[in-house]
Amino acid sequence: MRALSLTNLTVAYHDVMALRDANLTVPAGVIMGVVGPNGAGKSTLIKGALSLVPTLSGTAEFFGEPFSAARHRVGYLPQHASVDWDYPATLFDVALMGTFDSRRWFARATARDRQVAHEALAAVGLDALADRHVGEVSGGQRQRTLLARVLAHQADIYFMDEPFAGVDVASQDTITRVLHDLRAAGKTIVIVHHDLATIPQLCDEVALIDGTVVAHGPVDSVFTRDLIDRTYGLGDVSAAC
Ligand SMILES: Nc1ncnc2c1ncn2[C@@H]1O[C@H](COP(=O)(O)OP(=O)(O)OP(=O)(O)O)[C@@H](O)[C@H]1O
Repeated sequence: MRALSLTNLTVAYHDVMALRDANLTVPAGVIMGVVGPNGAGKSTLIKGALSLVPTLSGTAEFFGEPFSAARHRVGYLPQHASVDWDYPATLFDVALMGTFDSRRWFARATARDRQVAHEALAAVGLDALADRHVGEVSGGQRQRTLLARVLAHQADIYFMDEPFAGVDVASQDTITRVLHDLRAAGKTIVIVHHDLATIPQLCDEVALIDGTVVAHGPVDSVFTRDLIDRTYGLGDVSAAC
């Protein structure tokens, strides 16, 4: 079963061609790492798939359906979450937001929603801080709070744009465990990731991006020196790590 199929996805920002004719399939139940140099179009690929930016052409299907029909099955952790950390909200409030979807965002949270939010915070090791104000926690704890928010959405496919950015080793371990637990539960994860050294232990599949999808597939066959060098325009992959 395919969790995601992108066909000839093309995105431009005014006169900047950010992604051209991207073709990508992601099987259900895998962790796919999306890698490539800065400005390669990794975030754009996700935003185009999720209809967050206008596409010039192409299609995106989630479990065989367009995004409009599959929206409730899709979770998204953006690269730069637009959160006002001075807002008077607790970690629990942020996690609870993840339980809302576009069909009933106006409805009151149910007891089940509250349980899901607590479970999501527990999964990232933050339930003990559930009542703490978001402005009073560290950057790594904020990142894990945002991860809890997307977990609370209880999606079938998660898109995470650099979830490891700016977090310490302990938080990295927590996030890695969360990703592997999601996969064990049959979920699909598409993760933009810059640390090439950790791709083999973190991911099952990889997509190499450089203005388009250069190659994608199982790590063993696609994450090769030759293809990585070609993607990064390098003679030596160690320079990209
Ligand atoms: N809102 C925007 N307006 C104009 N150009 C943009 C916009 N967002 C991205 N771009 C351009 O589109 C191209 C792809 O950007 P994108 O953010 O998708 O790359 P990326 O691979 O995610 O980069 P990074 O690794 O630095 O996060 C870049 O040339 C970037 O400058």
